[in-house]
Amino acid sequence: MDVLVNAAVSADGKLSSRRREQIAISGEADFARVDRLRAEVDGIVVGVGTVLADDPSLIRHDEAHRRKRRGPNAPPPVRIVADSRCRTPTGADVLAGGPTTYLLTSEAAPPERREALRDVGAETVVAGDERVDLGEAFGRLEDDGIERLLVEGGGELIFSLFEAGLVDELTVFIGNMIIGGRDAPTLADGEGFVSAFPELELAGVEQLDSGVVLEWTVR
Ligand SMILES: NC(=O)C1=CN([C@@H]2O[C@H](COP(=O)(O)OP(=O)(O)OC[C@H]3O[C@@H](n4cnc5c(N)ncnc54)[C@H](O)[C@@H]3O)[C@@H](O)[C@H]2O)C=CC1
Ligand SMILES: Nc1nc(O)c(N)c(N[C@@H]2O[C@H](COP(=O)(O)O)[C@@H](O)[C@H]2O)n1
Repeated sequence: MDVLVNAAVSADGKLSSRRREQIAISGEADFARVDRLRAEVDGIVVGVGTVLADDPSLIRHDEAHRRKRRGPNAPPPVRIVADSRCRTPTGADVLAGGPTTYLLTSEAAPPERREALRDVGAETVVAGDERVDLGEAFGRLEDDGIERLLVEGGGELIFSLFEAGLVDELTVFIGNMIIGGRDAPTLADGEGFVSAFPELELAGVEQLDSGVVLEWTVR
């Protein structure tokens, strides 16, 4: 499995404000770059915190780029939500129309919620007791031919992926604003590392919109 994490942060490293409302940190050129990234993967992943905050549809991508890079018959990327307790609303945009939506969940999810989400078309993958065991869940996606993932956030999920050693590449757009706030989500939240910090190697720097894109590989 190949895992690329992409996110947009403010100059002070925040993903959004303390109100957890979606903020347009990046501009048109960066959204177009993300659409190309989406076109190059088999699946787009977010945590349920992002679904509850932003209600993304995860459908938009650069179709022409997908055909060019992956061939005329390549399917669009599937949508994947890490949601330990099946908190995704049945009316969420990520479940509406379009490609398959996988819900990665855990044994802790109430069975009736799991059922309700299955009833509206979600493919549920149960892995882990309290939280989603991301390694196991990704292994099950691989069994379905999903081999390259783009993770778009949020901070809790991104931290867990680094903690589990599952990230191969990290791309960050750093925008020209300060959001501030000790409770505002950052690129990697969770408990944080106190030692054995994951190390990155700089693979690219590009000025874009009113900010900069940094590309890193994980050592
Ligand atoms: N600027 C950007 O590029 C983006 C910003 N965001 C922002 O991020 C915020 C949401 O981020 P978070 O609250 O951190 O939520 P999140 O999107 O990281 O979801 C966290 C949830 O995922 C579930 N989960 C399941 N298994 C997990 C595991 N093993 N480890 C961690 N989580 C697991 C849990 O239910 C947990 O509460 C919103 O404010 C949203 O606007 C989100 C995506 C992109
Ligand atoms: N790349 C990027 N730049 C920003 O400034 C953002 N606020 C976000 N947010 C994420 O974009 C996704 C929206 O998905 P859809 O367009 O609804 O498919 C979602 O993951 C947001 O959290 N991203």
